[in-house]
Amino acid sequence: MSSFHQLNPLYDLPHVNLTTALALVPILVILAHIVPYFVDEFNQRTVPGPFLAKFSDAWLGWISSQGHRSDIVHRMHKRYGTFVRIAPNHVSIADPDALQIVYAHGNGSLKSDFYDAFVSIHRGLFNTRNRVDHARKRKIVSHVFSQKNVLEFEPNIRLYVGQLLDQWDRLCESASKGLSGTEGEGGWFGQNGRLWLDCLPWYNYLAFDIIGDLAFGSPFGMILNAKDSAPVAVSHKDAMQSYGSEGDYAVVNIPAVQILNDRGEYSASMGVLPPSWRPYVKLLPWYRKGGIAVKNLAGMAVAAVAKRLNTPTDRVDLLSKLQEGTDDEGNPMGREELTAEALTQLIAGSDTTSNSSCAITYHLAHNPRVQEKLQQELDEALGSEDERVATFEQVKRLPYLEAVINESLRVHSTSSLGLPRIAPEGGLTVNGVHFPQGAVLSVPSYTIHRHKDVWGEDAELFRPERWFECDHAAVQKTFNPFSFGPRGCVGRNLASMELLIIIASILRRYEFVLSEPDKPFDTREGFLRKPLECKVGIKRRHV
Ligand code: HEM
Repeated sequence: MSSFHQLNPLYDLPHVNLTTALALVPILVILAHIVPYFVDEFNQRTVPGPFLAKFSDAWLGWISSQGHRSDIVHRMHKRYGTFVRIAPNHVSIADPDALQIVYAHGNGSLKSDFYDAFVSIHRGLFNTRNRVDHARKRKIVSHVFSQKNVLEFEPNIRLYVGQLLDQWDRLCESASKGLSGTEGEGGWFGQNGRLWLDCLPWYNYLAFDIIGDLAFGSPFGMILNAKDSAPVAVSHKDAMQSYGSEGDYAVVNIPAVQILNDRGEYSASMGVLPPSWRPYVKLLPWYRKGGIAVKNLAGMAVAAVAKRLNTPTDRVDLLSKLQEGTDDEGNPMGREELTAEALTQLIAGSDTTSNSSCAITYHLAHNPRVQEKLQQELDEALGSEDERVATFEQVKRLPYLEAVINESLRVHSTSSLGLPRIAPEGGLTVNGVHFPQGAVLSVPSYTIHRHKDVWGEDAELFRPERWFECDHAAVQKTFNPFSFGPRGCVGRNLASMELLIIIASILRRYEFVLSEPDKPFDTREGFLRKPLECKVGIKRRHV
């Protein structure tokens, strides 16, 4: 025996041939799924749910990639009850009381590793999981979104709403002459005295121009160009390959709305898979496309923040407020952190607003009675003022407008899925069931927004009047479009102001009908539940 063999302890192990090793693989895989089920570290074995979900994350991974996660989890709750096991370590809880227990301030739960799939460049406020790091960022960012600061952004919002009205007025005029337009303009045409178009792309342009202006320091010009296009920085190497430019990085234009959709679906279906699977899953073609979207979105923020830092300005916007912000030690955000935060705001503040505006328009077009009642309220409140775009002051306290917006956010909550949180030290007890530290729990907004005990027997229907009838305390506790607690939406003040101004200005000026009233409102869900289109017939009102 050679000296090497004498020194190598592995040499004495029994010889395992390749066939035996291959035969062992499925056995090990099965054991890896069955053993945790019986060990039941997180007290979930007795929780009912789909068979595959008890043993593998593949069930949730599969339904997430299919684009209808909230609808399917809702069906599971109807079948199995309040608690449903949707993954080996993830229990979905359809109980409004559980919101307080899982998400409220002071309960100590943290975001799960689902959120790691949303990281690019640097962790931003949304995907920072560490409590101390999050508290530090949140302190800086929440100041930026105080009601006082947000009021300073009103002119920016009104500017782009005005641009949208200009465009729709122009199209109404052209439609009346029997002309038609391009897909980028919502595929419009004129018929029966109306302008017919898909309003979704226009709401996307509006939301991206507003947030582009506020978070990146300049609008993308999507409304004026009627085009989904935004500048993105690509590395010198990539740019040289595809575009032949020079410099540290090059700036090219990309379809940002499309890329944001790809990125949301990619991250939401990647995030439900165990972290150890993710590097391999990334190699699959569908996921590879999502990976490119993540990179491109990051490039948009790199381009915008670099431009701002290279050309100082006295503009007042989210970026300038972020630059001014400091933590407890008086330190401002560094360039990378600033870039990640601007990107977070673009992602969090764009299609959330456009999906919601589109859903509100759909429900109003679908319910002419509600639309008329809202228009009466708007006519009274806005009177005969020449100003086409409503001011926040005029619309901030209109009860029916508020009920319409809230009812739309209830029925079509763009954040519908249960946001996963990890039970802290000591665990959490919901409805008498104890989940130990480390258990992943979530409360799906989609399902609790349809809870009949709170919303009434007709909870599936869009009916704004319920906001004047339902038990106020129960509604307050259950209505969850912005989530709440330490990880609730930091941009809520801005989002609410945007929705009030957009919907009031548009509904006062135009009347809407659906092009196919019997067709359901089609959606696809990644992290957000997004409308796929909303084809409407528009007519100018008297104003
Ligand atoms: C109708 C519009 C909006 C809706 C429905 C909405 C909803 C939400 C929800 C549900 C969350 C919690 C997400 C989670 O825990 O995973 C969230 C977080 C967040 N939102 Fe919004 N949002 C909207 C608009 C905005 C706007 C306009 C901005 C900023 C420009 C914004 C910035 C953020 C940020 C930064 C977070 C992360 C907060 C943290 O983790 O501390 N959102 N939003």
